[in-house]
Amino acid sequence: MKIAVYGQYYKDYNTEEIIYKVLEVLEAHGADVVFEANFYKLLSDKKILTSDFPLFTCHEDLDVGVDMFISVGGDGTMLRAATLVRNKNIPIVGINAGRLGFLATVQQENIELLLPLIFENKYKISPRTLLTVDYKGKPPELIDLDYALNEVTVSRKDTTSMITIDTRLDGDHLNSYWADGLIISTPTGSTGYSLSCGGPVLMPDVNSLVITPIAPHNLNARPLVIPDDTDIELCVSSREEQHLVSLDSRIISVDVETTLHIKKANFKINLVEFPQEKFLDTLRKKLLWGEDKRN
Ligand SMILES: NC(=O)c1ccc[n+]([C@@H]2O[C@H](COP(=O)([O-])OP(=O)(O)OC[C@H]3O[C@@H](n4cnc5c(N)ncnc54)[C@H](O)[C@@H]3O)[C@@H](O)[C@H]2O)c1
Ligand SMILES: Nc1ncnc2c1ncn2[C@@H]1O[C@H](COP(=O)(O)OP(=O)(O)OP(=O)(O)O)[C@@H](O)[C@H]1O
Repeated sequence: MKIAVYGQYYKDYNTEEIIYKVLEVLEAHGADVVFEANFYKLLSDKKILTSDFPLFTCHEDLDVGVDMFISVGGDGTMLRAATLVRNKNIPIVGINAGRLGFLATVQQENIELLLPLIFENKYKISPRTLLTVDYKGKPPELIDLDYALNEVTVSRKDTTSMITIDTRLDGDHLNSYWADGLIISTPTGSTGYSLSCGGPVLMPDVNSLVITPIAPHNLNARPLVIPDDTDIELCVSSREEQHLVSLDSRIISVDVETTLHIKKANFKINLVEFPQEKFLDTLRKKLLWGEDKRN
């Protein structure tokens, strides 16, 4: 089995221990390991790798028969891992070196327990919907990375004034939101930004999206769950000349009055789900649903 290992940071307090544990499991099962080049450099500079490994730098480099992709970090690192894997269908395992780690479900203390399960086929694939954005004049850097695992957001730029977001679903007018912004969230993203703005939690495999306004001054406006094959059109008007569009952690400026087309991508990201760390366990543990002492 060929396994790619990726991370963004080196932290003195835990990265070395995590990498040792991961490599110990992978080597014990005879896996071929390839490292993402920048992460490899971070680890090599700290002299924690004792041998050389083949490297990859980009999406195309994963064509060498990679079977599994390990992301070492928090949710932000998982979101970046998705931009490397894209449509390659390579399952992603998240090892949580960060804080919340909602998507990175393997805790550091469970590496030796859970990681061997990928060699015994004792895991499930959780396919995750992504969103794409299209508009006239889209910059080249976005053409290559124009999808989001969590959400696409439009928001105000350089102004404290609210923006108006004219929203159409399959060509029909839904609403003109007067708000700080609007979130179009996937089921995966429903536990991220959308949740903070009052959106509902969606199970990862439902065929729906959520439209959640950010601080709307139309007080009746509520998060709306829509089918995930809807063609969503947004057009922002503002006192400023531009507004922001974000796809997960990436952000760009777009001219106001640009019509944005947002829809489901034609591929999914496959997250590995272990029987011990199912979505409902993560909900209870990481969003603290199980913390009420009366339960
Ligand atoms: N007010 C908010 O809640 C808010 C604001 C901006 C962005 N975000 C989220 O942050 C994401 C980008 O991550 P980042 O690391 O660049 O930003 P960041 O450093 O601000 O971290 C955002 C937090 O959101 C959590 N998170 C991310 N995706 C999640 C998910 N699917 N389910 C549950 N929690 C999740 C992360 O664990 C982290 O604690 C965005 O896609 C968005 O969902 C949230
Ligand atoms: N490879 C790593 N080794 C050690 N610590 C890491 C590593 N990657 C991330 N971290 C820690 O986690 C923090 C957050 O990482 P990341 O940006 O991936 O996640 P995040 O989106 O902030 O989500 P989370 O709340 O899950 O940490 C980093 O600032 C760092 O402290």
